[in-house]
Amino acid sequence: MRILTAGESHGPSLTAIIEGFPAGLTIDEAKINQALAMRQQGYGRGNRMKIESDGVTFLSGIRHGMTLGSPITISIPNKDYQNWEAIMNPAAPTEAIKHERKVTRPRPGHGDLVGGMKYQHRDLRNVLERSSARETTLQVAIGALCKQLLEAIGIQTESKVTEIGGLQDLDYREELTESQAKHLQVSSVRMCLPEVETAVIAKIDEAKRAGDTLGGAFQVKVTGVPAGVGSYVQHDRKLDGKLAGALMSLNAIKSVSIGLGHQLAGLPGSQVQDEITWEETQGYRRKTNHLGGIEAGMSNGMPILVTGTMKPIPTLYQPLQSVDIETKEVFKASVERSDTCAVPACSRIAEHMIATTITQAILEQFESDQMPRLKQNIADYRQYLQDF
Ligand SMILES: Cc1cc2nc3c(=O)[nH]c(=O)nc-3n(C[C@H](O)[C@H](O)[C@H](O)COP(=O)(O)O)c2cc1C
Ligand SMILES: C=C(O[C@@H]1CC(C(=O)O)=C[C@@H](OP(=O)(O)O)[C@H]1O)C(=O)O
Repeated sequence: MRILTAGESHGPSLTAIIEGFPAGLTIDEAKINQALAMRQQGYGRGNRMKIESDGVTFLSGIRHGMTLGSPITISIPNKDYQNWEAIMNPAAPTEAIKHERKVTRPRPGHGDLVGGMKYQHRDLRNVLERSSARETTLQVAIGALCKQLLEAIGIQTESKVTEIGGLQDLDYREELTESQAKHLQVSSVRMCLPEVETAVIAKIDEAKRAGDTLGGAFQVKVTGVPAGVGSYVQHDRKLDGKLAGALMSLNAIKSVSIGLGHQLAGLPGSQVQDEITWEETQGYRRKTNHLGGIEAGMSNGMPILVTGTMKPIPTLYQPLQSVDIETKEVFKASVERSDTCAVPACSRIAEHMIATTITQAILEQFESDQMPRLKQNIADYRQYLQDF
């Protein structure tokens, strides 16, 4: 399965093409839109999320709600485009934007300066529009499609925020507000403890008051992946490498780990390796799951546990020093709007990117043109593992 995404943050729309998705899966579009609505949630997000209300339009590859096996095109409009049309209209003559002030002041922690150098852009808007995390909307839409395929073959994904701005050991999952839930006709359940929520909100408010931002960490869990997905025989077939690569490509992610991750550095081997058991009903299992369900680049049948760390949002209301690329004058960057904390959104995006990566690995390994064959092959393989 190959994927391409396109679209500028304040351009007319976002587009993705997914090629190699099996035929014969009935798609629940409402579920995809629900995932998109959840990505927009999370305390600490800025005013952009009040403008957008993301929803997919399928332009190809799906007919009467069923995948055809042909390339799937997803389109998501940027509602904010109407406020940016003068600056972002792809068809407008250059005179129309000539009088707009160019972005010449690169923001620390963003791709503005290096992207400008690399592509020879002296208007850094040409960089920031595409390097923005707006693109992750598409990652969630693609992942939500993949999650429906995974569910059909007995694989589930979930995610939770584990840390925000130094508050550790959280089990924090924000859900839809009641009105959004009503709109989408789903139930609204708050899954975190009220005291955890209060502490998180207080921490984010404190950072916002100080003109600062927060990062954090999250964990993605995948259950039901049969043993043997991925391979040890070639570096680029290792499942842990693929998962880490996918998550590291997500904006603001600065570390990815599997299982106990960094904690493993301080533990003796006797407390780390997961001992092997066998039972007639369950087949092979591990007594523990310190290694997060992956050994030698292959799933081992245990839940796959991937943790990611998000850096604090780089744009600060408390200005940071930078240099104007036209005048070379030192200045302190000013901000119009930005998120204070986007860790809950990031956690959901990560879950969807992991779902996409697992789907790709499954489709590489099993017959994948059509759902009935894929389902049968996975079922046969699960039986084979049971009998091994
Ligand atoms: C969901 C999400 C929302 C984000 N929102 C903002 C934001 O409002 N302001 C900002 O400066 N950076 C934001 N970022 C982070 C930047 O996109 C990112 O740090 C930047 O593109 C540089 O990429 P890097 O951090 O991977 O090096 C966000 C990231 C994510 C995942
Ligand atoms: C648009 C989204 O996030 C944006 C990601 C982002 C960045 O620099 O990454 C900066 C902000 O954009 P804006 O300047 O338009 O407010 C966020 O709102 C989104 O998540 O859909």
